[in-house]
Amino acid sequence: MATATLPHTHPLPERNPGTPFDPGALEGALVNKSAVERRAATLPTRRTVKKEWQAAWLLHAIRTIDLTTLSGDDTPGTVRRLCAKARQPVRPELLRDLGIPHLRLTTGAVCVYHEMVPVAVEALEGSGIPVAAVSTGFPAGLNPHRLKLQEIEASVAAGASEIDIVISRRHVLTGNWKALYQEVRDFREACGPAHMKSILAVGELGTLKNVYKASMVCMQAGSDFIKTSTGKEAINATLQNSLVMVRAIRAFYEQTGYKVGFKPAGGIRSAKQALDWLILMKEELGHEWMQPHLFRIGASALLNDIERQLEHFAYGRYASMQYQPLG
Ligand SMILES: O=C[C@H](O)COP(=O)(O)O
Repeated sequence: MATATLPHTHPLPERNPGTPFDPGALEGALVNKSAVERRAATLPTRRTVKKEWQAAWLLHAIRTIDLTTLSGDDTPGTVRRLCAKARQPVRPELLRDLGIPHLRLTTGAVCVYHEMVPVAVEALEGSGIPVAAVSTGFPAGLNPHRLKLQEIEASVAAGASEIDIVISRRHVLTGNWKALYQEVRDFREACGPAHMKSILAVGELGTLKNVYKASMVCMQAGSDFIKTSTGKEAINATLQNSLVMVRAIRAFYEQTGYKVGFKPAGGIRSAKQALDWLILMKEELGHEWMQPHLFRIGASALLNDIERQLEHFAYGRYASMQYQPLG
């Protein structure tokens, strides 16, 4: 049985510095809703992930999770427990029974509100797991701009190395793309060395065309990642809105040579969904975009189901199948 680790074979790409505001890049935005719907509907039926590879894909999915708690009743205790889970997302006995006792596995990051950043930083010390802070008046993004910048700076000073900002939806809904660019540009400057994930809150943007344009503007303004949702909107990550965003990522890469990451978030709770999004990334953007430096799943409850599915591989109906590393 294979005992190899899941390799990280790609050198980290240069960080997206952003570009000047280019409204011309938005004009050609052709989003054919029914074509998007058709394509998204085919993804869950794909046979790309053969049964014998599924355990490897699920273990890989764990590496891409931004393990999240964003609740009003978060306490240092719940955050410490979450961080312990991020350090050891799968029980050692289960890894042993999968035949990979020495696999070094952690989640991609831990994602919390600002007040919990110091607790998470301390709990994750020495693990190499980054702390991501949601910021800029998450989730509605309606705080004064000046306070949003201060909030980012405070989270970076407290040790967050990733900042998940929310955009002002009104700039999208009123077609004020220049204002959106300037807002996100300011956020990027406030982030400094911390990587910035721009949350579009796609469920509140009205149309898929707006989703595409907002994605482009956020990338022009220097986003390291674009992220679908806060998890608090009525509609969060779907394969349709994700498809539009990853196509924008591809177009931005073709135009500028910069690789921007993608983070679906909100309502992703099953191992099957995690596989659907990994397939989306592989088919639309290729292997590198499945790696944690370019792909994260924001989720509070996904890990439990992945662990349950891994148990099937160790003890249940798939137990005879061999684990193979996802290279
Ligand atoms: O950014 C992450 C989301 O808030 C997580 O949403 P979820 O609780 O539906 O998994």
